[in-house]
Amino acid sequence: MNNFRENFRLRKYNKIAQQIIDLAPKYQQMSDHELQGQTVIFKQRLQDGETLDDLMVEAYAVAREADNRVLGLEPYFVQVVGAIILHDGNIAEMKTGEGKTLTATMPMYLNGLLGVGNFLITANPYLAVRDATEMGVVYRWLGLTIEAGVLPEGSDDEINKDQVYAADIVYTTNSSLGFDYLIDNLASTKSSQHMQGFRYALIDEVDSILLDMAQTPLIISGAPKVQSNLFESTDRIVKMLDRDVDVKLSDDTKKAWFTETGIQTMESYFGITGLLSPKWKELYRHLVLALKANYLYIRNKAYVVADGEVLLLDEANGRALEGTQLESGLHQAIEAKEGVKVSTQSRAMASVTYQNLFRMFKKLSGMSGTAKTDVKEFRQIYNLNVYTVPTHKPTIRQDHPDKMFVTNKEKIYASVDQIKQAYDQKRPVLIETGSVSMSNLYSRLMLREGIVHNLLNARSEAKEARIVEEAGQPGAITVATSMAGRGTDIKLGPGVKEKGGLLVVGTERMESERIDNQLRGRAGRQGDPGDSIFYVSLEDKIVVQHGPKWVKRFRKTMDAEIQSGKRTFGKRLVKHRFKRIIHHVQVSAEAASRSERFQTLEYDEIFRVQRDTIYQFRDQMMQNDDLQPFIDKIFTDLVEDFAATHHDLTTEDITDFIYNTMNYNYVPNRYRLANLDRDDPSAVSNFLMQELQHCFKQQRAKFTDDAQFLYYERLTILKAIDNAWIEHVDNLQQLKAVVTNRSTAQRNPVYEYQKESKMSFEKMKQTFWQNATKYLLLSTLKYQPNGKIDVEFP
Ligand SMILES: Nc1ncnc2c1ncn2[C@@H]1O[C@H](COP(=O)(O)OP(=O)(O)OP(=O)(O)O)[C@@H](O)[C@H]1O
Repeated sequence: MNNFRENFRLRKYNKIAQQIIDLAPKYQQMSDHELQGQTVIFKQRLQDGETLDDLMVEAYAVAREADNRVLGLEPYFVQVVGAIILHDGNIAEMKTGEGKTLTATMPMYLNGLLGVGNFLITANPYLAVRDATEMGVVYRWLGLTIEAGVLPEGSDDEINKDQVYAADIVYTTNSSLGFDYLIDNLASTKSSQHMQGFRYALIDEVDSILLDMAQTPLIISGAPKVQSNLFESTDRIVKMLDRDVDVKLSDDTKKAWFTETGIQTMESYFGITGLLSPKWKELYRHLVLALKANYLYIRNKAYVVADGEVLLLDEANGRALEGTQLESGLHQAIEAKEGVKVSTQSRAMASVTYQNLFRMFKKLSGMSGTAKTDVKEFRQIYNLNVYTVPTHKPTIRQDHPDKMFVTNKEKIYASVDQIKQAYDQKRPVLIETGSVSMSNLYSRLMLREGIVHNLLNARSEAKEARIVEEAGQPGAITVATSMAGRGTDIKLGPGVKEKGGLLVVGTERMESERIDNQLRGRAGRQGDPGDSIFYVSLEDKIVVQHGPKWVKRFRKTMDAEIQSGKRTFGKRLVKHRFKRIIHHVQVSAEAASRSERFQTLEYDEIFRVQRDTIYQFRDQMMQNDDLQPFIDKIFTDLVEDFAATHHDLTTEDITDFIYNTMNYNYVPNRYRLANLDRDDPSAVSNFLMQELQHCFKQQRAKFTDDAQFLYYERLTILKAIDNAWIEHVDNLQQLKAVVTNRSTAQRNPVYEYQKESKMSFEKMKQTFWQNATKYLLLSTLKYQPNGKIDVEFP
């Protein structure tokens, strides 16, 4: 969208906001009872055919007045503008501290008037519970139902999912929503499903959820698989490879391949040829996993080893990754690398990416302090436009230019000097680091300098929030990772304003400008004074990974000069061309992660269509009271496929097929078989079909009532589809690990993946037809004295 259109729209939103503000006196005069009664009136008007858009102005004015009466907070003009942007299905960029939580009450109330299916999504359970509790009072006061979809940390209670999803408004996290969606689609009866639709989602910190988390799909794992013994042996082989000859790493060290020589070396170790051929698929897959484990996953960064166990870490905040899993088998490969006991690998049963989860909503919107930098991607993938909402009071925070050094050490010393100065003046400082190890390092330095400080080592979100809340008190020094305590309001303590407000010190530039901005935004909230500054060096991770070659050479030369005393330690790099490096590396880091996100989406595209098909089919199985047409279709597909894919059929082939899929006690009718034209597929399928119908009738006769038989049909078909589908999902997970490495052979990995996933899906269908038929016709039934029937599947 160009600026002109954006401005035009914003002017329109401003106008509407003014209408809403102008309505205030009308509702101010109402009694509580009358104001609360508006909800009933609005609902009635919706029933009578009006739309949410028709009601917006009045409903927002009501919500605003309710906010004021119940919470003592009356949304400002700019918050109303933000709220209009949100109802219209956009992203509202609102700076930190502008009160996004309160802003959300307006669109959530309005959309909640239509009942179930409205979600406010936050990045962690702590925020979901906190906001649901605080804002919930208003919704309830107005007569809507609201629930938190997650429990507070450490709570042992069980969540009542039926109650949650029956509420008009649900505050929950992205992962909890995603898992519930997947679990619902593993349910075997309609009554054990909880969700009631995806109408409206308002995502708080939308950039963090839709961009930063987009690469990690949610996976539900189920029954353990037969353990492979290849993890240890492939790990040994990969450890023996020559890093410079046999292996190639991408510049950003995020990908690794075997070179041609590497493949040959391994072939000769194993004494085989054709390692890339289908014959050695499993071996090769394990080699790829061992390669990734050894070259891409660094101990204490990507994971820690504690008590003989490998625990994955979220690199950004050092928190153990919850609910997310590395791709099939990678965890085991890391265990083999570390020489700890290789755990049992479980089967992937269901998976969804956040991109596709949120695309299911009829209307999507989001809030963030920092979205403008990624406007294009939001529009392209989610069809979301970004509007910047002006701040309530002008921002007076000063964002200083980076201070740049050659080495990490110089940078750290200089930043500690600045922190010390602030500490001596009792000015609060928030030190933002890019990794857990860096935060630990700063904490040790602070200790050495005798600076009392808090270290946010990501143990608990609630605790973090409390510490961050205090980060604006006089003399408070807080060392944190970039994600820690997001969404928590930092209020300035007494006398802090006079000292310049909160000082944010970034110890390196992050993977994207957007995240830098998030960090800066911790200071100078709601018109408070504040400063932000980043200390950077040529040894920073982002520069090493994405910097041009000359920077590396230059760094070496300079480093040597520092060692020999030719260059003064701690001298800053001030030339313009150095400053530009940071900008360049950040742009290329952003481009790299963007392209990865697009790739995740491409990978998931075919799978998404397949998943939708299967989930729809499951729904039909659960909802329909007549499954006969589906069963007929299954039988037809099965026999037609059999007839079409088998040539030169013998009578034994045909009787075998009948034995195995429909009738253990089949007595071949020699006369009919002899007269069957086995070269004619349609004759064969007709023949088989008659047999099938016959067996089906016999099975039906074992049931006395229709309801029982319907239940039996449903159960068997769902079991058959789930078994086949889960096998397919798991296959695809494994496939991904292998094809992403095929780019060595100059093939397009996404294309390869899509091709194979289509094939795997076709195979899945065949398995399903066979199993469904088998389960339907060959299950044994045992009658219990109480009238129940136990089904034993073949
Ligand atoms: N209209 C208002 N009147 C008075 N106070 C308000 C108003 N709106 C918000 N506040 C207060 O401003 C503070 C910041 O609000 P909030 O934490 O929702 O900001 P935010 O935009 O979500 O920040 P972050 O980006 O950190 O999540 C809170 O203490 C809140 O109570």
